Amino acid sequence: MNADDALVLLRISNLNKNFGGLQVTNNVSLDMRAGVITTLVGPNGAGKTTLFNLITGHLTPSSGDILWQGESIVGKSHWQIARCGIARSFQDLRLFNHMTVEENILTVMEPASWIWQPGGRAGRRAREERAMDILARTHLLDKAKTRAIDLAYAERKFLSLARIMATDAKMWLLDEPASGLDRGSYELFLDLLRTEVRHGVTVCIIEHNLDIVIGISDRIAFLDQGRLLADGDPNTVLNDPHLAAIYFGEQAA
Ligand SMILES: Nc1ncnc2c1ncn2[C@@H]1O[C@H](COP(=O)(O)OP(=O)(O)OP(=O)(O)O)[C@@H](O)[C@H]1O
Repeated sequence: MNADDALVLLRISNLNKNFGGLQVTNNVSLDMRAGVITTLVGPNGAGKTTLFNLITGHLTPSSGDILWQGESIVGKSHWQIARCGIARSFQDLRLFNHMTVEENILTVMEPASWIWQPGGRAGRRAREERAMDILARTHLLDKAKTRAIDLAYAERKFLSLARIMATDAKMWLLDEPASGLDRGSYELFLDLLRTEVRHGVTVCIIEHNLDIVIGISDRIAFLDQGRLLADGDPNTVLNDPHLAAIYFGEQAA
């Protein structure tokens, strides 16, 4: 293993996924390196969500491999992959709407959050303190006792991030995490993401809004019709006229 390989957390290797006769992932190879924010960009139906589903074990590849820290995770269930340290957010957020913000966090720390589990009362107290720390970092401290359903839209987005933070995942897969945020919330979100990345989190984002893509990305992976057409620094990828034409639908791939 050379020095570059040592930085690769997740390696996608010659990955294919077919649904019947439809090939939605076509020989994709992509490395995600520690401490880097990679954005998946591409027109509708390019295969971005499918790639997330393949990484998280919600779908099984037709062929190819996905290595997490050098070990194949293909064939593992989605909860086994989550336990490896890969967490995911969804566009529809999937919060526990009728639980409080604090409960939404503590539930993610299951199974160890129950009083009769190892650690007992002291363990529970430590988890509550950690939950409060996460809520402070996600600007939700004063909402700890508010039910998720009663939060504003941006607060719900921050809660979905807080839940990922509570899992201690090393890799975050985020599906349009900044869409619909007002400018102030977007700046807070960006600060939060940059801080977490500085502390060692690796992030992959699906995003359509090019302003957000430019603001967030260290690296862009451009997909079209299941194929990875480019993987590189944002300026190079976004200034490629061929990719721009595909993205804006002016020509076929
Ligand atoms: N379960 C499935 N069965 C059959 N086809 C599927 C299935 N899931 C996805 N597809 C097809 O795979 C292709 C890629 O879909 P995917 O949702 O991954 O694209 P995407 O890039 O995330 O698109 P969008 O930006 O619109 O969300 C599409 O043609 C879609 O219709």
